[in-house]
Amino acid sequence: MFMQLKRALREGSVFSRGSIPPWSACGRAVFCRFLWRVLMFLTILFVALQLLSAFHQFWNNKQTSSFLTSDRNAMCQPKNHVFFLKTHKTASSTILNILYRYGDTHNLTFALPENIYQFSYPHFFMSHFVKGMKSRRVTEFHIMCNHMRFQGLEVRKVMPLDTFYFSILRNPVSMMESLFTYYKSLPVFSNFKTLEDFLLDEGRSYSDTMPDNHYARNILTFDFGFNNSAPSSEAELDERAEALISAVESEFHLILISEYFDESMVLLRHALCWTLDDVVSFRLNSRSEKTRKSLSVEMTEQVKKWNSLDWRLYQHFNASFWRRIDTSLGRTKLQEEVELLRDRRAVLEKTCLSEGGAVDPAHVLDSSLKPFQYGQAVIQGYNIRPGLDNDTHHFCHRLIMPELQYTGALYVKQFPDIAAQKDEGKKHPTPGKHIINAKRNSTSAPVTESLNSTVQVNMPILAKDNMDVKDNANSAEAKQHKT
Ligand SMILES: Nc1ncnc2c1ncn2[C@@H]1O[C@H](COP(=O)(O)OS(=O)(=O)O)[C@@H](OP(=O)(O)O)[C@H]1O
Repeated sequence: MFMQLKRALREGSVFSRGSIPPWSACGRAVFCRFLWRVLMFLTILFVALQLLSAFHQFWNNKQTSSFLTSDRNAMCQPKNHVFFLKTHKTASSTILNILYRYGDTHNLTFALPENIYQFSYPHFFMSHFVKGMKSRRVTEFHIMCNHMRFQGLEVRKVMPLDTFYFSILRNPVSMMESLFTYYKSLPVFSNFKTLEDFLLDEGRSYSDTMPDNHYARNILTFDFGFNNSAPSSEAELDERAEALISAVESEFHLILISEYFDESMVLLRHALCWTLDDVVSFRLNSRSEKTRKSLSVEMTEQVKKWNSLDWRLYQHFNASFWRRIDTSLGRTKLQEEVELLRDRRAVLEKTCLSEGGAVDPAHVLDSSLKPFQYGQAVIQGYNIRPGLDNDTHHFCHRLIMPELQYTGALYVKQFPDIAAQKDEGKKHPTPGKHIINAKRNSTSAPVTESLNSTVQVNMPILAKDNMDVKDNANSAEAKQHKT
């Protein structure tokens, strides 16, 4: 029968000439016509199945191995103009590292602070705080991500119109515990042995005029550029929280949640049209378990009340975070990508890290990779596995580089001539010009030790928090910034 059909097909030329249809070979039998149709149907089915299987294979690859390199949605263009409001104690240093690595790899230009680490925080941000802005040395900034007190109007003078604005919030309860440990030496906290003592005092020793009081109350509200003082009534709280939330909603495209860090990274990478590999990271600026304390239910409620504006802000954006997932990716797809991200992190931990995870600063062997230590917090770091090939070593090194070191390295990359001048200046140092004041507790690594050689040579040696008026009352720089 197959022979017959073949023959019939061979005779297709006759058919194409419009004379006798092929099934005429079968003697115009109805049966042959039926067979012809069955064969056509089977052929179409076969082709369709082949196509389906090819698509399935492509999809599987996309979901597993290929995500590491090219899982980007072909329909979107990666965003290269990005603004990140680096809030305090919210996992923002981990995000900074992600942005630094992305910008570094793609040779993008960072809007870096004139004062190295922060945009003269806690002053409101001004565009001239950006290095290269006043002198117009830099014509296009791609990424801005260092600590600042947000002022949209000024940020928009620096960043291009199509910039993607995002930030991150953390539950004010765990955030307050982290803040207290880190900023314990500030006047606002220094009279209290524990956070419980501070909370039980119910603000009797607190005043809105105290220097750096924002570290102790509504710091998220403050960082977003709003008044952090406590509302005097429920009505005032409603009004101020509403104004704050609507301003953040109108200025920012995305607000992430620290408690759902991996979910946040998935959402972020979709919003930016980046790959999952672009947002993989190790946890940075993390305290060792030794300095962590849990709070009682009563104290937890007290923190929410004390930081009522932050609590409202957090509740609102936590809810809108999940609504956004539900209306975009969906929970199943989100979970799939979160798993892929975690798998990738696990692979990198095995590849890059000697101990497979973070270690206390005393155990960080390469002093140039020690994270900056402050207050009572013991901030952990990492050791790179020995024996890696050059490229892998370089990749791992960037993944674990603490904020100060990486910022310094970017300075050198972006302003090599200024760095060279500073380098020259260092050969003939002016006494007292650079303040080194990092050794504040027994686990602290001196900044001279904790910055790598390039950074040490090429930039003023300033601890992160010396730049930040917040914590170092004795630092000359701090005093300078306060005035
Ligand atoms: N990936 C990830 N997921 C969840 N939490 C994380 C992550 N990375 C860092 N962290 C925690 O964030 C805290 C440090 O925050 P910051 O880097 O914003 O601090 S800083 O203001 O820049 O000093 C610090 O919190 P504490 O350890 O409670 O102090 C870090 O542990």
